[in-house]
Amino acid sequence: MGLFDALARGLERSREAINELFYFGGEVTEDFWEELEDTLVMGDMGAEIAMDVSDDLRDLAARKNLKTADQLREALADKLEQRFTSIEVDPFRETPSCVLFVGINGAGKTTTVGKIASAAHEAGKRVVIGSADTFRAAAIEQLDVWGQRAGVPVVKRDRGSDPASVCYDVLDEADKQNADLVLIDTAGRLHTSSDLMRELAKVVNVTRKRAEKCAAGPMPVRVVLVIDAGTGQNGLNQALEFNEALGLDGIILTKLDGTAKGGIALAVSSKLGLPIYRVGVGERIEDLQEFDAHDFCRALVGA
Ligand SMILES: Nc1nc2c(ncn2[C@@H]2O[C@H](COP(=O)(O)OP(=O)(O)OP(=O)(O)O)[C@@H](O)[C@H]2O)c(=O)[nH]1
Repeated sequence: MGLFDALARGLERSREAINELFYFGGEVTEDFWEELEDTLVMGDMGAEIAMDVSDDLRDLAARKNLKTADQLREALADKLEQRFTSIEVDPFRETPSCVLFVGINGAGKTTTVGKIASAAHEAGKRVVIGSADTFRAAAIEQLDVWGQRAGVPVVKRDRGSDPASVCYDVLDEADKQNADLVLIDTAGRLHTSSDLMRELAKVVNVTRKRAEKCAAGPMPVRVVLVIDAGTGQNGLNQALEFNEALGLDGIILTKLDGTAKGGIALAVSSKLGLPIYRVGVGERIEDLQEFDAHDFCRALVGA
């Protein structure tokens, strides 16, 4: 199964609802517009965006004399696509680059670090993984397993060590190895815990300071929030809080193969003006894909 197929299968629920709406294919009625807005809200897009998109499409339909559901389906995909923030610099392609993965517990940070490390290693990059999750012993072991699978060294310290100083050590090691890509996993934390968010802000600052002093020149540091797409609108709250505390650079959405409805991708990217760097579509090492707003919107509306 291709990656687009995996994504399309994951977004089945949203597509089914939209298919139902477009089913009759004839000229649309007033009911269509009301149901469109409801369907978009149900797809996790959030009420405000759903209303905007629906109004926009209605204006376009009037201007361009689009009357049938089929004509509107393609136009809807376009309208959704336009709302995504595009990637200016891909931190996983840029060299050198350091990325800190943050997010709530179980979002898929460690798995995503493993997947990205593996792809980058296969592409011939010198990759170093760091574990700044010093809270859970199992998390350090889990990252180690991913590092072995990916064939990439993992820098780790004992449970209970200061996560900021671990990041310093990770950069020391990356500097020594002249690494192209440094991936740092952090401990899962609730966006509502101000103490934990402050700790994370320190981790980011220390990492940035050390990265500036790399022997080969300053290494850019990016902070990427990993969100489980199945958390729906709560994902938007997570993004708002993490962004406020840390200043995020972009998003990775995981578990789009599951019961996710997908609209959260649009809500976060559009509301926060953040690009989606990758999407997770399964648990295996190869189940990660680059985010393509065009394909995503077509998978979402079945255009
Ligand atoms: N189906 C599916 N499962 C995923 C995906 N990404 C991660 N998972 C699963 O989600 C669960 C949690 O993933 P982890 O990578 O451990 O999450 P984490 O954010 O590191 O968790 P903490 O260390 O507790 O903060 C694991 O069972 C993963 O296999 C995905 O894209 N699709």
